Amino acid sequence: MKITQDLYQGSLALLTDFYQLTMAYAYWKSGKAEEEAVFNLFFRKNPFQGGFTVAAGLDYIIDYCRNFKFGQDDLDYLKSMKNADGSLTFEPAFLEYLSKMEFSCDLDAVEEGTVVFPHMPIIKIKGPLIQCQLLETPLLNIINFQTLIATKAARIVYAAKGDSVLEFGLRRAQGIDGALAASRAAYIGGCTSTSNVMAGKLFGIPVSGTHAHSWIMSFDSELEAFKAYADAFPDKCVFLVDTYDTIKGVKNAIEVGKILRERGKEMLGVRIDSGDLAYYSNLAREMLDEAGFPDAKIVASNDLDEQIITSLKIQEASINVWGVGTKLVTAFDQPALGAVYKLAAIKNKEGLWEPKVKVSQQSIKINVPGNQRVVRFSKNGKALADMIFLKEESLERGQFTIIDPVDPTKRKKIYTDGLEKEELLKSIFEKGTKVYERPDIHQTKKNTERNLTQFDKAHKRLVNPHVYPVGLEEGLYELRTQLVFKMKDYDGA
Ligand SMILES: Nc1ncnc2c1ncn2[C@@H]1O[C@H](COP(=O)(O)OP(=O)(O)OP(=O)(O)O)[C@@H](O)[C@H]1O
Ligand SMILES: O=P(O)(O)OC[C@H]1O[C@H](OP(=O)(O)OP(=O)(O)O)[C@H](O)[C@@H]1O
Ligand SMILES: O=C(O)c1cccnc1
Repeated sequence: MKITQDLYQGSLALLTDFYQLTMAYAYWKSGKAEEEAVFNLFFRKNPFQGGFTVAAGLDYIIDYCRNFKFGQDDLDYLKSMKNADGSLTFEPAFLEYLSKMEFSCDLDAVEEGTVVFPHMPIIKIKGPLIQCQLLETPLLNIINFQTLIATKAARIVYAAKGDSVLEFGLRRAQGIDGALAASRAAYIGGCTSTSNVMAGKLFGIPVSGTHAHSWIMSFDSELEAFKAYADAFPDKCVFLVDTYDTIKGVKNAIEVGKILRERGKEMLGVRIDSGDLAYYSNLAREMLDEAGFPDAKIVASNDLDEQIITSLKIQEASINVWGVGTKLVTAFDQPALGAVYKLAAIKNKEGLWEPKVKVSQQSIKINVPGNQRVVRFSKNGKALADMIFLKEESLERGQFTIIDPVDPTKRKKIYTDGLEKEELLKSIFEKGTKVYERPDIHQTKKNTERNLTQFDKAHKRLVNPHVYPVGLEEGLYELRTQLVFKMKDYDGA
């Protein structure tokens, strides 16, 4: 999958914030560039006021890291940069150093489709400080968006209670890559197909579609238009019935459905794109059933999202398939996930790892220090709690206490006897070499389904979900507390 290079024709090394390059230069100047560091990528709140998040974007990150190389064009561009006094921003020896840089980090990540929660590292990268730093922005760019959209899709699919959800977002998505990445993430999150043909080609996602009002309007009558469509696509007839009058539209669809049947073909269904979707879908269902088309599906579209779908389900609308565009691919009610990327540890001159915290007035913003792992404890396939712990900690203990990273009064004891343990961070790169075998996108979609079934409905409900317990292992919690006190006393000297 080379979507990113195909789109941008070459190196993506400059797809980073300028300050990453200025820091890179300064690290190099001060002799720190090759010091080893660990950074974590994590978010602080589930999006959409929800109770869970579906990770997506790793496949892009694998491509990004594998192709992480400054090309001659990139170096020429950096060479052309000048300071206010006319001097070069980056001295030639630094650009020479960049020209030889190759991705050489260890990268661990949760697999795409994994259900994840605030504060846990979803990507952990260990390697030369300069590389880890340069990767901050692209890693966040990729994960923030795809994870957001996969989560939105999972919520919409959850609301649809087993009905198919077709992603229709391309026309209103945030630009070209926004659309492509959204179609990919929406499929991972549980959508059945996309209307975006290029996403179908690039990612192997099923493509589907009906027809637009313009098709009907280009004929003298709706009936004529349906007949002509049936001639062109006898096996794919989903008639859009609301161009003029929805009830007459359903009657016309039935008439053409009968003609198709005489030819040994079946009309697949109708689509309703306006008006009261509960009222019209129920009416259409009655008419189709009475006319002998009980299997014809009713597709609904028009500014749908998980809340409207939930409401239509409560109203017992007869909708079987949901076409969702704008509100899915733009993550309408929350336009960004807000994942961050923080230094967690650095190797000092004596070769010892030093855990690092950023102290903040807001306790939610204090990161978790050290080289971490994450384990999910489950019983009979049902997830009970996740624990963030230090790499050197053994998982073989019979009991752990986990402590909420923001509210230390929230604690949970875990007796591990009889529990399943799944380590969530998988090794993706070792010293720059890919060691992970990527699943195809259909396996990834199944991984999302498998992950979601592990969680109780209480965590998946769309409004006021029950918080799933994720905590720091006691020792890690203590380490963080001590470091915070130490840094607060620190006089900056
Ligand atoms: N029964 C319903 N319950 C809840 N929301 C509904 C119902 N029917 C439709 N909606 C939603 O209401 C919103 C607006 O629909 P409305 O009927 O006002 O305009 P419209 O039919 O789209 O008009 P237009 O012809 O301009 O497209 C859409 O988001 C639609 O999905
Ligand atoms: O509503 P969304 O979730 O974004 O789904 C995609 C919308 O795109 C099409 O509408 P079109 O572009 O023809 O606009 P209109 O139906 O609003 O006139 C389609 O008929 C859906 O209504
Ligand atoms: O195929 C459709 O029905 C479709 C595709 C994109 C947008 N709206 C509808």
